Amino acid sequence: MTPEHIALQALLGRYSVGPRHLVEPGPSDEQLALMTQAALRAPDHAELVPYRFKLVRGAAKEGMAALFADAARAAGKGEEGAALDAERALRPPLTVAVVARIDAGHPQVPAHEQWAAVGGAISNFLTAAHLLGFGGKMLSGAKVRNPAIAAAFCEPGETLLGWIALGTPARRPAGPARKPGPAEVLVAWTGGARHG
Ligand SMILES: Cc1cc2nc3c(=O)[nH]c(=O)nc-3n(C[C@H](O)[C@H](O)[C@H](O)COP(=O)(O)O)c2cc1C
Repeated sequence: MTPEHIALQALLGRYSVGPRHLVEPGPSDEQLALMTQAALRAPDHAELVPYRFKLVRGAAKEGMAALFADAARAAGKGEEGAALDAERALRPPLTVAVVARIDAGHPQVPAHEQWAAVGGAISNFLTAAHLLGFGGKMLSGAKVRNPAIAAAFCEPGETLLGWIALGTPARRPAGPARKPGPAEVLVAWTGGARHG
């Protein structure tokens, strides 16, 4: 197998690993920089880089846990729900909040193209983490719309998309249950023949 085939096989083996199955260590600063470089290689019309990744680790995890717990209480989840949501913040070795900076009035690049760039960046970031031996999962939930949480993570004009939980996978991920095969996704376009 060529190095390209090996890389592709590794990519095809990427599955999300949820926070419950992530243990120490998380990626180092150097590895996080590589993952961010990979994110920056995603297609991005006009190179707007319409996103920022905000690293949550160490003592900052406690702050995020308190915000999550308050949001759970505000959503009527009670103390048990608050503890569960706090645990979601504390458990992964490292969390990266993803915020989008969409310029809705951009003269050249409509908002949907900027969102596509954000998605590509997330995907490359997670794939790079996987290639470095880490596991991760992008998560959102109703709490991204909690005003206190949104204000804590976003500058004016930014939108909180969610969080990428990162760490070392404690077990092999189960893999996808519902993804279609490539033949369902890659289809021949016959519009020209129909209208020709
Ligand atoms: C922006 C975004 C938000 C997501 N939010 C959630 C979420 O809140 N809960 C969840 O279970 N999956 C969420 N997902 C999906 C998972 O990250 C994951 O992609 C999905 O479970 C499929 O697994 P796979 O990556 O192994 O194919 C989200 C994905 C994206 C791109």
